[in-house]
Amino acid sequence: MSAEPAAHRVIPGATVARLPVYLRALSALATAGTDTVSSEELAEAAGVRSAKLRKDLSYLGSYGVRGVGYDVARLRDEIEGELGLRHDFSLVIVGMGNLGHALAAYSGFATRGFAVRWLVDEAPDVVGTRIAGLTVIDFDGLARECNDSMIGVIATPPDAAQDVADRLVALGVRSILNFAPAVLSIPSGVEVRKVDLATELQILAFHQQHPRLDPKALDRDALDPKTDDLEEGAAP
Ligand SMILES: NC(=O)c1ccc[n+]([C@@H]2O[C@H](COP(=O)([O-])OP(=O)(O)OC[C@H]3O[C@@H](n4cnc5c(N)ncnc54)[C@H](O)[C@@H]3O)[C@@H](O)[C@H]2O)c1
Repeated sequence: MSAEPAAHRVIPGATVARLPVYLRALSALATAGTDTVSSEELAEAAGVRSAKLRKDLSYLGSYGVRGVGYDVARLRDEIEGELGLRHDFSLVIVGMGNLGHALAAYSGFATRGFAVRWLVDEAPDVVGTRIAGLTVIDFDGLARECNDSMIGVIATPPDAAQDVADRLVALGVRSILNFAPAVLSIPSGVEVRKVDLATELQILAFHQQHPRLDPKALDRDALDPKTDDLEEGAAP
């Protein structure tokens, strides 16, 4: 049993970042008909060390059963609960260019609990068009629709990103996923995550130039930010 309910414990950011990875591995195991999994097997599937996996899951109060492992369905349920995935989240994508089109058509959001509900653009020739089954609206239209479970996705050129972020925040959006290569200034209480595929490619390029490094370190490092070791009190 856990010493303290999960709701009362602070879960390190690096652990939170790995929970979706565990969730994906557990979903694959469930689809394959696997009922229980050892920490070693789950760690292997998720690309992390088993000690780290056990530590991460201990923050949720999940310790598994010695000699049996973790109940796949139960652990998946616990992680979904911790990530807040039992609620429905609605995505609004702003900027319906090349990237906006691709994101709007991506079915993988819906299967993980995020429904693309609104598509927004400012260009008069784009507003009113149909993309992936939705009609593109402008910010005035969005203001009539928004609700507090909305997550904003910015797919505009970088010089428009701050203005778009400000407008989303003014509408009550508290979570933003930013694809534009721009640093956003946002008020406290608003969470921004940025996605930058070019940075990921640069990291790959670095490792390609340094073939001495263990290739598996690529995955591990991506999931193991340096801060993680500090959070866990490991020696530098
Ligand atoms: N993070 C990544 O890995 C990644 C990958 C590809 C593209 N991007 C970035 O995504 C962004 C979009 O790229 P793209 O190729 O789709 O561009 P694009 O030019 O094809 O589309 C941009 C769209 O944004 C709209 N727009 C501009 N200003 C707006 C505003 N203030 N409000 C609402 N809509 C507005 C435009 O009308 C246009 O439809 C760029 O910033 C690009 O650098 C990031």
